[in-house]
Amino acid sequence: MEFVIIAVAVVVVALLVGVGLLVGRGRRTTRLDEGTTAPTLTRPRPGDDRSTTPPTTPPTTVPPVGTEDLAVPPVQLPPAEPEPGLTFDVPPPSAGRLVRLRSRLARSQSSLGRGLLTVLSREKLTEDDWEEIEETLLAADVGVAATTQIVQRLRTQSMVLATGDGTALRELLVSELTAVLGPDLDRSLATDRELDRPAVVLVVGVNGAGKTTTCGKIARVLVGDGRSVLLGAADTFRAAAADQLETWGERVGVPTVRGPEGGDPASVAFDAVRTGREADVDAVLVDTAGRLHTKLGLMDELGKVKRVVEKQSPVDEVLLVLDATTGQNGVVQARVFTEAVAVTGVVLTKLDGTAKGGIVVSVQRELGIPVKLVGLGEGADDLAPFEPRAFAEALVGG
Ligand SMILES: Nc1nc2c(ncn2[C@@H]2O[C@H](COP(=O)(O)OP(=O)(O)OP(=O)(O)O)[C@@H](O)[C@H]2O)c(=O)[nH]1
Repeated sequence: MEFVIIAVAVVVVALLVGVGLLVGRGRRTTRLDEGTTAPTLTRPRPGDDRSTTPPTTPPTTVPPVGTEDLAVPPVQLPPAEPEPGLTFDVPPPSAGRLVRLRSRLARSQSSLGRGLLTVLSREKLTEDDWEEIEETLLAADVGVAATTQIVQRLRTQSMVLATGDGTALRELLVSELTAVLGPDLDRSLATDRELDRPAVVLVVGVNGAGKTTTCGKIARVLVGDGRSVLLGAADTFRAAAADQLETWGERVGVPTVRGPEGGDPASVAFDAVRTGREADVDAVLVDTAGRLHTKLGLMDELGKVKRVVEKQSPVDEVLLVLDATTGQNGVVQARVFTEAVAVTGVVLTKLDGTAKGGIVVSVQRELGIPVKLVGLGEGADDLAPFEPRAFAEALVGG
């Protein structure tokens, strides 16, 4: 009898120590950025070539998807401290980024904003001038319905205004553009931790849209805002994609859960969310493989990734990453993705590389899904929360 009691006591103590270690490890990972005063990271490490060197943290091996099989072995989180001689990046806060990055919209600004202002400031606007305004808006991918609305309102307002004054016309244009950008839409990112679990964000889109980059940039935004993050590399098609994501994470001390190349993406996503729960992080960001919206099998697979994750946690945000340079095709993609996984927000990337900034308007109007973030460059912090008024001002310039 005595022996049994001792054995039970030993098991209980071992369990408590185990749980303590896990929680402690999680807590440490949640505050990786704390106390870092050095401004930038000294990465890559000397001699580190990611294409040939395996990641410092051994990849997490994930069992084949077994949605039923919830008892997968615990995942090892990477060390909480940067390696000797390294410091983590300290990303700037996200607030006000759109204003700081406004010059990146130069191409849209010169073709859309300046084009419209030039015509509007003509002394007496003729029918040809109004047609020119209409064409400018359509060429910038604003879409037919929004173009009609803007032109009608500009006609009325400019008559009321009856002035060639540049400042007044600029203000008129900014407010009409803001109006079609949906200033009242809720653009908050659901990345706040719930009482008992992390926020879960799924990032989806076609190949090359900028999903992995966006995941990395969002992780930086969250770390910059003082949150703890875990990344899930559910793009198992390309090992390079998981490496890329891991590198983004490493720069700000965020761990990545990954699986074997060619493994089941749903399994990796599931494992990432489970690890995030165990480690008490604020948010888990899951990157998925690029897929053509026309490939039914791949769209089904995406639906499965979401369903499997939902076995253990609601998915709070499904972000569709759209490449702004693909124009109206983005709207078609968005429709199909929304049917597969109920998209809650759009990230419009590569707005720095297009003159068609008006795509923001058509995506939102045709889908009723808010653009929440915009990508304005390849730099690590070139992702900005979307703000209609600041965007309209950046387009008009001046
Ligand atoms: N100029 C610019 N380039 C961007 C932006 N966002 C992403 N990119 C670039 O787009 C390219 C593709 O980005 P990825 O993040 O690898 O795209 P992905 O969607 O994960 O690609 P797949 O995994 O192949 O589907 C990279 O060269 C990025 O640097 C942006 O806002 N502006």
